[in-house]
Amino acid sequence: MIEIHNVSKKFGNALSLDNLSLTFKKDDCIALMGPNGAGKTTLIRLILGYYHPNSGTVLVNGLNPIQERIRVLQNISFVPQLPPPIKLNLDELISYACKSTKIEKNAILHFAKEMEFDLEPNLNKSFFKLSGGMKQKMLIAISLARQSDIIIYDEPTANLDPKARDNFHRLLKNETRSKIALFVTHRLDEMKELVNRQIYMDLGKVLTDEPL
Ligand SMILES: Nc1ncnc2c1ncn2[C@@H]1O[C@H](COP(=O)(O)OP(=O)(O)OP(=O)(O)O)[C@@H](O)[C@H]1O
Repeated sequence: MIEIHNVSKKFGNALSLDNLSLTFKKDDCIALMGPNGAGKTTLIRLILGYYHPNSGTVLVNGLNPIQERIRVLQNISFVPQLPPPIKLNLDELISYACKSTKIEKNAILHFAKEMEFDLEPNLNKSFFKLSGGMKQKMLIAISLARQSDIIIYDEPTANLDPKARDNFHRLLKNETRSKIALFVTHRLDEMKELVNRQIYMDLGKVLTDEPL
């Protein structure tokens, strides 16, 4: 469970989250929406323990994500809006992911195949030299292989072509059962089949929070 109670977050004098409260429970599959600057990424970063709230509390499975960062992140598969500038080649990246998160290489290969990402010819290629869509497919494959209780994807299909988006939605339909899945998206039409809750934020507040 993710519990956000009366959380405010300021950068300088600008309020990015304004006394926001939300609870996410197992089987919640959420489309988190809102205009640029609404506070969606700030909310995610508080859940991941990147930021201290100015007031209020954030708990992930009862743990404070700042004080218990390692334990909290063990349960979260996160794919960011912009892929990080990883210098490793894909073979090294897979080995690193397997060692650091105790997942099987075969699980990553399986999900890469499901995303129709042909890993074999790219194993010696640096991650940062992949196309935007290939990077996203690779990060999605690793994140699904981890089988975490919580999946958080920030605009996961932004760089995917229509076929890859279909694959993503088909895969995620199976992979979000009995989990918390939070998707930041500007494309609710695409996500409608997948999500069961829609939250709309603006100016650091929740404007609507509805089942779908
Ligand atoms: N590290 C930071 N330093 C200063 N201001 C920040 C920082 N991170 C976010 N902000 C500000 O907080 C507000 C909310 O930003 P945030 O990135 O959370 O919005 P968002 O809803 O994710 O937007 P987008 O859809 O464009 O990704 C914005 O006004 C932004 O400028």
